[in-house]
Parts: sequence; C-alpha cells; structure tokens
Amino acid sequence: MEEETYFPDTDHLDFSFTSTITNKSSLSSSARSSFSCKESPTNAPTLYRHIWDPRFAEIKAAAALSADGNLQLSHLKLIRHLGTGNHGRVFLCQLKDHGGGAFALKVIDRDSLNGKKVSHAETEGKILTMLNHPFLPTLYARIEASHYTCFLIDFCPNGDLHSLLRKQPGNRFSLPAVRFFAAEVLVALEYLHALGIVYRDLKPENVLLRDDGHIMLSDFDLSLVADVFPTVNFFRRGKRDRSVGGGCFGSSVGAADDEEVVSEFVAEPVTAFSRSCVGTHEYLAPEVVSGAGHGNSVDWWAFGVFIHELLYGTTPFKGVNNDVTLRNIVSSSKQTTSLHVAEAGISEAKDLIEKLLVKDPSKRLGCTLGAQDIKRHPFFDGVKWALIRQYKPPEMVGGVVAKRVHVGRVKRRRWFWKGLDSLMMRS
Ligand SMILES: Nc1ncnc2c1ncn2[C@@H]1O[C@H](COP(=O)(O)OP(=O)(O)OP(=O)(O)O)[C@@H](O)[C@H]1O
Repeated sequence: MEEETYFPDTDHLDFSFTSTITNKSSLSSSARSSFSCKESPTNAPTLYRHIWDPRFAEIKAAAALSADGNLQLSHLKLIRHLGTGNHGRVFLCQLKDHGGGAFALKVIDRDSLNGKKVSHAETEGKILTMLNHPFLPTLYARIEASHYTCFLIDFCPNGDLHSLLRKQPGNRFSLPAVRFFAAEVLVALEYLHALGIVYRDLKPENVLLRDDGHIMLSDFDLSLVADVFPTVNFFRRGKRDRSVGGGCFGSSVGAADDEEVVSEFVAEPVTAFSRSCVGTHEYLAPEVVSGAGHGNSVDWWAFGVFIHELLYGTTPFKGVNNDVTLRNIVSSSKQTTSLHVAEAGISEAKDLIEKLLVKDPSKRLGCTLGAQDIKRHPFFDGVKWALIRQYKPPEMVGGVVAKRVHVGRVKRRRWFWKGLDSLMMRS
C-alpha cells in the first residue's frame, strides 16, 4: 500500500477521532428509491446491549423516572427533522434531562402503513434488535406510543455517501477513499450475513456517516432474515497471502513450500431464498430481475455496483429509464465501463468489480466462501481487517470537518405531526 492511502501501517495509525459537524444539506431523502413487491414476516423483541456505552446509562436513568421503567417519548426532546423515508420520519433528538448526546429517532406512524409496509417496519425492528457492530446502528430503545413505533438509534451527522459523492470533483471518490468505504461496508455485510441477514438494499444513500467519519449502514426494511449454518472450509493459498486470510476465524492446517492449506470459518445465509422483487433498480442482481429466486448473492452483486459507483460516479447498468436498466442487468453481454480512471490500483478495482458482477450467482465472488473471499482480493491488499475501526477516514470535499456536533445549538424546527408533539409533552 502507498503511504498516502487510508490504510497506513499500524505504527502510523491515527487513533484519534475526527470530530465532525453536520452537513445539513445532505440529509434529504434519496432520489433513487427502493421498491418491493413482497415482504418478510417477523416479530420485534427488544433487547439492549452495549452496557459499557454511557448513553445506555443515560437512557436507564431517564427510564427509571417513568412508572413502568421504560423510556417514553416524553423523555426526549426533538431537535429537528432529518429526513422522510417510505415508512416514517427521522428526527434528531436528545434526552431531556440527561446529558447532551445526540440520537436519531425513527418514527413510524403505523396507522399510515398498509399490510406490506407494516411487515417491512417489523422486519426493521427485528433486525435492529439483533445488531451490535460499529458499522451498524445500535438500537438504544424501541418506544411504542399510541399508533407510533419509534426506534432510537445512533445519529449520523455527516449525511450519506450518495450526497458526499455528488460533491466530489467528477462525482467520484479517489481510489483510496473507495477502498476505505468499500472495506467498511464489506465488514458490515459480513456481520449481517453471519447473523443470517441478507441486506438487499445496498446503495450509497443507505451508507450514513457517523460523526467520526466511519460508516453506518442504515435501512433494514427490505432485508431478509434466514438461517445460517456456519461451516469450516479448506482452501489453498500462496504463503504471501498469509496476513490477509482468515484473521481470528482462520488457521493454517498444512503447508507446502509456497502454498498452504487454510481452514476458514464461513457463515453465509446460504439457505436464504426469496422471489420478492426488492431493492433499487440500478442495484438489482440479475437473479432478482429475472425472478429466479435469490439469496445472499444479491448483496455481493450490489457490492460490485456500489464500488463501481464510488469509483466512476455512476452505476454500471444505468439506462435511460428503469426498464432499460433492468434489461441491461439481465442481458448476456458483458458490461464494461467506458469511463477512464488512471490511478494506482485501478486494475485491481476493475478486476474485483468484474468478479462481483458475474451474472451467475454460483460463480460470483463471495457467494460460496463469503466475505473472506472478497477480503483476499488484491484490491484490499494491505488492509488490516482487525484494525479497520482505527483507520483514519478520508478527507474530502464536503466531508467531515473538525468540529463535534452540538445538538443544543441546532435551530429547533416545528414538526408536523401534532399527535407526536403531544406525546412528547406528556410526563
Ligand atoms: N441515524 C440517522 N442519522 C442521521 N440521519 C438519518 C438517520 N437515519 C435516517 N436519516 C435520514 O433520514 C432519511 C430517512 O431515513 P429512512 O431510513 O426513514 O428512510 P430512507 O433511507 O429514505 O429509506 P426507506 O424509505 O427505504 O425506508 C434518510 O434519507 C437520512 O437522510
């Protein structure tokens, strides 16, 4: 790796956090909306983890004041509206009397949802309770109040990757920045798959940026929850790859002169199966478009489209309208981009994209051996996966700036749901 990349040697790692402030203009709903034709059934238990997280202590202190010991809407102060999605609105908020920490409150008005959307909202609630990962939202509380279901999660003050991409020269990120974001998304997808969750809606709009510039994947309403049957696989690798392989899940079990056999833990939701037509047109995998049925493979396809978009500023199959886009995705002709990027590492990036955008899911990188197979690709050479949380996020136009968000100074806005308003006032 070159010295200026965002994956420096351990000795030069910047362990300090980049404090940042909101990029307000980017907190709008996306132009490329997701769609779905079918949904997954689910329930939604509530559980809390991260007991070491001081925000849980603040929430516990606030909740202790209520009769039932649960956090109520009245414990929260809404600061401003952050955005509106298909299922509800998201607000910036903080606890009224305990500390100044910022949260995002996703408010779903159940009365306004039809059957399919109710199920999507339940799926999202179920998945949020399962997550415990730095690149995924933490569910601090689920609040049921009247016909509202509310999820209290981490606030991401730096907008989303799509908005940030549009601010860059040429609407594209530098290759080291692409590697940084792709690596973090890969780790998040690996974790989701290990839990049996097929994400199904990867796109830059759903990759939010935390205050420290690291990512948070959001929006799980289209996800599919399936069983995982972890396996241990054996494969041969060249000895030069030794530092890249299985990390804490892999170990070497045999060796030749220049090759060794390595065992590797693979946890992919390989039994996940759905015929639902869900996702965002430009990101749909061919098996989704053709209705042949799909599983975990769709996320690895979308990962290829995602890297392409970050690198070239456009998705590879985009047509003049959605129908043409879908035709391009399933057409047998090989898609190549005519866009030219001359940067060190571009041939590795192109190779990775090609291996992810293989139309046959059984031959697509990642579909059999999971994320580890993708981590081993030369595009990610030099990435120290175990230290990924410590890498310094890239500095770029319109990106994070060195100032921590202070919710107390954000101008308070009127919001529109009078019912919600009155619930917030009740003690
Ligand atoms: N945790 C968060 N921190 C900051 N802003 C957020 C957060 N979650 C959501 N937002 C903002 O609120 C908007 C609405 O988010 P939401 O998840 O409800 O819908 P969406 O991303 O548009 O997708 P969908 O409609 O498919 O659910 C997003 O576009 C984003 O800008």
